[in-house]
Amino acid sequence: MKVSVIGTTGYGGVELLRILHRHPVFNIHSIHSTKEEVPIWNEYPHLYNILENQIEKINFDRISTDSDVVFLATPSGVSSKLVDEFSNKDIKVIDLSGDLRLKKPGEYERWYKKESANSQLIEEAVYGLSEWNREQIKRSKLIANPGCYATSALMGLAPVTKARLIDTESIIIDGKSGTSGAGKALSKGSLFAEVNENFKIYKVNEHQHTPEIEQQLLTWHEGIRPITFSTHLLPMTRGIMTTIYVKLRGQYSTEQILYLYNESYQNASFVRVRPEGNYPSVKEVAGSNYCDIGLHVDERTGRLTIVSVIDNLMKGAAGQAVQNANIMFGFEETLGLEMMPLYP
Ligand SMILES: NC(=O)C1=CN([C@@H]2O[C@H](COP(=O)(O)OP(=O)(O)OC[C@H]3O[C@@H](n4cnc5c(N)ncnc54)[C@H](OP(=O)(O)O)[C@@H]3O)[C@@H](O)[C@H]2O)C=CC1
Ligand SMILES: CC(=O)N[C@@H](CCC(=O)OP(=O)(O)O)C(=O)O
Repeated sequence: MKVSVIGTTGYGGVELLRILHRHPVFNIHSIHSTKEEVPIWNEYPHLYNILENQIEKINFDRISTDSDVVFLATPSGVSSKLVDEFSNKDIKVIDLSGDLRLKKPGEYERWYKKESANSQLIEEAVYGLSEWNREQIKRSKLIANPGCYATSALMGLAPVTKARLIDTESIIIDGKSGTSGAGKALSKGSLFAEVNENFKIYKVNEHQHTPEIEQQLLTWHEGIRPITFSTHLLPMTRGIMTTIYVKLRGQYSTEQILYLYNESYQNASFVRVRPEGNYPSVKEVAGSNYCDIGLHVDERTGRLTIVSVIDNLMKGAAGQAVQNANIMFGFEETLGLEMMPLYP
């Protein structure tokens, strides 16, 4: 089965190549960027003697005639234009950007401060939170792959939200990310001297994943009220840790909530719910598609603390995108994604 990747010179794109190179069914047919047509190892020397592919200019007709699926690892505002070009063609599209995620008119403009994609495409796009949307993903031709922070937060919140065990006004989400989450494009905030031995909060109360998280929570529980969501930049390359605080409606023990999480994720190969007293760290999922969750009920305050960790480039981007492609084509969801975390 043939695959094309647009945005190959970026971090999400090159992570797709790392996965697809070892995928048993998908073959990297063509890779694209707006840059010059050179072998991929010119851009990424670590691929020397591994991948022979040449970076090509984007040719929509050729990609859709030759390939079965195209991944768009392109910035928001760019993806929507590319999706438009593929919209009447016979090819499945998985977009890693935020362009097709927000359904409510006006939300994208408000949070991304850019012109929104065509409303018909937004309507058609299925939100690719793999574990919670498998049936819709299976029937879809167009996937809006979730944001990295949103994935981590939603995986952590889903079971207690769906079971309606939480006070709907009490959700606080505290996200921390490595710098690869910001992509490869040069920016002052990602410079070594800015990030090293530092820890910063950013986009306070205006992070673009806020409406994405709320939108999905509302599909699980219509009473959910606006969330508080903070994002921080950590001096590391990969990984997201999201710590979530919610007030419980009623008295539950850690053991009872863990039982609910284990039941909810019993068919989810990539979710590892940790036993009582054990909490995941970002390194324990690095380079893998796992989302690891630990939790504890504070019986003194009635609050539940949930810790959810992912690799932002894997479960937060390229890994989940390939998981969705597997689901769309009816393959085992884990195909090509069974790599162990890289440790230490
Ligand atoms: N990094 C992460 O952890 C995550 C990223 N995402 C999303 O995935 C997408 C890719 O992110 P990331 O890889 O980090 O970003 P990068 O900045 O690292 O890469 C972006 C890529 O897009 C390409 N590109 C830029 N402009 C255009 C254009 N006009 N036409 C075609 N291609 C273009 C660039 O290629 P070139 O300049 O060579 O043309 C580059 O390869 C973004 O939408 C991001 O928000 C989602 C979840 C997590
Ligand atoms: C560390 C860092 O800067 N992370 C990015 C992650 C968001 C992203 O990847 O963009 P989408 O909206 O397309 O999902 C950020 O906080 O904006």
